[in-house]
Amino acid sequence: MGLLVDGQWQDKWYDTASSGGRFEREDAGFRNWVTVDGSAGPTGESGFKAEANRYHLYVSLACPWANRTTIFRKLKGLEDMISISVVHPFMGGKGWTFAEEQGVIADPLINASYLYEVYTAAKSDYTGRVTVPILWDKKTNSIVSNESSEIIRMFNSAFDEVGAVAGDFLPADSLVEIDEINAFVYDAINNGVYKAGFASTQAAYTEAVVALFAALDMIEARLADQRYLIGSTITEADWRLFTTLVRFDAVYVGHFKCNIRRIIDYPNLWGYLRDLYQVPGVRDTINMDHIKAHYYTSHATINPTAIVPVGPVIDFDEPHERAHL
Ligand SMILES: N[C@@H](CCC(=O)N[C@@H](CS)C(=O)NCC(=O)O)C(=O)O
Repeated sequence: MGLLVDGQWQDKWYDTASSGGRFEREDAGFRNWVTVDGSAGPTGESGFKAEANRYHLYVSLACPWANRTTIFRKLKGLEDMISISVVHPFMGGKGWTFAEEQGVIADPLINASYLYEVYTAAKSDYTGRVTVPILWDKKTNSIVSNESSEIIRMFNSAFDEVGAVAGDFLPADSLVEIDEINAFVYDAINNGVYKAGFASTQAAYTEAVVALFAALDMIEARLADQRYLIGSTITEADWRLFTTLVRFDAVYVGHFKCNIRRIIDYPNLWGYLRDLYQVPGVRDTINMDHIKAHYYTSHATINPTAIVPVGPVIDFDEPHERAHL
């Protein structure tokens, strides 16, 4: 675990001392957008036109943020036009690597051994954390974006005219509602598990875990009479919640001490999680071995023995029984 400072790697754990034991997430550094015609998107520079075989995605199969992008790449049929590399699940002193392991896909572009080389290849004096996912442009040899929430919005529609599968997870008439629920889910749940897990004081942990379960309780109630977060169709908001839920019982309950309840203890959330998992293609983006190995071996301050638990047994294929909603 570390970061780049002026293009040099430094091995440092998150600094929570300056924020009362609270984990504070840094903003992503590359914020350009792939667009239909190459014009600039909401942020960043122009010049990134949607074209088949131009872009490459770097992900970790463990990471819930990267998992958003692999789900959209899968559901939008982009696998043949956006190539992919997968890092090793262990994130140690030099950060993410491409060490050989089942499921790892080496970097074909700059032949990097460490993911930070991808950042310095794009910007030799880069300062910031070296995170996945990264969307790389093979034409200009630069990083388009390392912000998952924006990469999935590009995948949702920018490639539609160059052969993506039809389907819109961001219907215009639900956009305001999707943004609202995303903000709530991001703060209390997606990032909430990290705030609980990386807290370094009792007060910071308790604050995060109580807020996390209050939010899960609210979502549980919301899902009692509707199949998805926004009514009866799957939207981006569901995929953003899904990647945290699917890791929850296997990792966040134990490793991050998010253990007031498990997802399987919530009838609606548990059925909803299975419903989303059973959408064709989605299961192919889930690798429980990488998920468990990453969290339990990479955070030495939280799990110094690096022992990966064998359980729990979770049957995501159990019928979800939510189709009537
Ligand atoms: N804002 C980023 C966050 C991505 C992120 O934090 N990824 C984690 C893996 S789950 C990472 O690579 N962390 C490395 C680090 O913080 O040094 C996004 O959503 O794309």
